[in-house]
Amino acid sequence: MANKVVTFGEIMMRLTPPNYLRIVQAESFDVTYGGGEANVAVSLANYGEEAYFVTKVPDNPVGQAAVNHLRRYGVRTDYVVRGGERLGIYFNEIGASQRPSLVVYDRKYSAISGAKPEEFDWERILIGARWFHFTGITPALGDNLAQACLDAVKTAKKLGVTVSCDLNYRKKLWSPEKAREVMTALMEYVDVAIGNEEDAEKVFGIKAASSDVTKGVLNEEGYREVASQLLEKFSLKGVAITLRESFSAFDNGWSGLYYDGKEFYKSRRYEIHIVDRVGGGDAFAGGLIYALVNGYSPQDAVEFAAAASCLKHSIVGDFNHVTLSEVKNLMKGDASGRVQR
Ligand SMILES: O=C(O)C(=O)C[C@H](O)[C@H](O)CO
Repeated sequence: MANKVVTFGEIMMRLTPPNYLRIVQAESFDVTYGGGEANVAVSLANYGEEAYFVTKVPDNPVGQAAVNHLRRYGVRTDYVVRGGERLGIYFNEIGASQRPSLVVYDRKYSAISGAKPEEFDWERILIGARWFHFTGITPALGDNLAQACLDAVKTAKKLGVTVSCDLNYRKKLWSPEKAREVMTALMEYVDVAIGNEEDAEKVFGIKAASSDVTKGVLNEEGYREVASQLLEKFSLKGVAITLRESFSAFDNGWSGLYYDGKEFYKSRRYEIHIVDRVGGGDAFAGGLIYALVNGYSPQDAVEFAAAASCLKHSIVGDFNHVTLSEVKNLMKGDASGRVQR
């Protein structure tokens, strides 16, 4: 039976110049939609779960288009609130070679960022849910949204719903000091934290003491230290970290680490060619939630999450348009990329 999983955050219209054009050159944009928590909901819907995305969108065709887009991929939108002024937009210029990708946000005064905490009836939303997920992006949208997140996680705890949080630090939305204050209060209610070493350092000042850095990335020991400090600081049940090794635009390593307070579980390492990296962390989070809610062992959970995330890097747009069997096949070792007939 499908598990009810709820995620909460902002969905934006994503405008991407076609064919690697720069924003200043573009005469048209490809339209997709995305947002950290919406991306996770799509992953879970793709794997067959009853995934609900909670947000607020303007009561106009632009808001409806975002909702329709979620529905198209099987995400439940029953608890989406309508009203407010506008849907946030983000421009994503796809980098190539040594030119990095670029994100320009146009999200101020979006409907969700102006939502009042009392617009979300968490008792109704979370009833019967197995899992609630949010990221550090949602409380960064304003004190009202930080309060809504707090209401949600408190209700989740009351109802026995497992809570995960992807730290997802966004420097364009808030300062590290503000992030630390708000996230510290929320972490008290979190069971599973997801992030990377940059998030842990920026938000909580957590870094590996033996910061032995090879080619600009932590070694595995460093990642373990970050995971265990996070787990201990907030008495978490588990911490998952994505390990990215970007040696160059052409040589990228990708893997995951999960720590349950007793043991470290490391996934296999994938060499990835990046088509679109946006949403890679959300694909990891979606995979991890799917695996844990379905009782996978910690090792299999981190393997599933890493395989899901590896596949996302090959897909244009924020959403991870993969099936359960595609993830399972890669997880079992079929990384040939051969044509499937
Ligand atoms: O950056 C944000 O706030 C977004 O939500 C846009 C992307 O969907 C997100 O960065 C992917 O994790």
